[in-house]
Amino acid sequence: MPITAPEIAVAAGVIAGPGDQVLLTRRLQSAHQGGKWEFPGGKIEADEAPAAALRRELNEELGINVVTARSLIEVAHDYGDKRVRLYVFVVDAFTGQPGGLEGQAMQWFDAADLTSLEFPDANRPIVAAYLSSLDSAPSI
Ligand SMILES: Nc1nc2c([nH]c(=O)n2[C@H]2C[C@H](O)[C@@H](COP(=O)(O)OP(=O)(O)OP(=O)(O)O)O2)c(=O)[nH]1
Ligand SMILES: [Mg+2]
Repeated sequence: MPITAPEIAVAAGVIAGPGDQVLLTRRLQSAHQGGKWEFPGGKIEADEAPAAALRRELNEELGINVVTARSLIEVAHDYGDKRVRLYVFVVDAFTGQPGGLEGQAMQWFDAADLTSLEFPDANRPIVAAYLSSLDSAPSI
């Protein structure tokens, strides 16, 4: 019988700034999917709601406090060595000055650049969902 690895639940945020910009961090080289860009976030703890995990992770990794977030998409992906389920939110407002508190690189990108950056494979539907949400609700 094939052995299936347990699914890891993850919360991640598409952090939206002015002018359709998005804040990304680069996964540490030593991490799973190391060296790739990511939407900041991390593993959901036992008995923790996805939105609560998002708030905690963005505070731990970037030092920001989420003010408003909306659910964008839920993505399940099997990397072979790991199975993940990403609960992805758009963070429209936050307080604090973001910084890479865990030594990770951090950069604001134009939303239009998202299609050409190197992300983990699970992120393809996330990028598509975010870009189409911009089309349907243009920022003012
Ligand atoms: N944060 C984040 N994780 C992603 C993305 N895409 C993707 O496949 N993942 C995967 C990579 C990892 O296997 C998992 C997230 O784990 P993580 O390393 O961020 O977890 P964490 O912050 O809690 O870190 P740690 O305590 O394990 O060091 O989800 C993404 O855009 N953002
Ligand atoms: Mg993380």
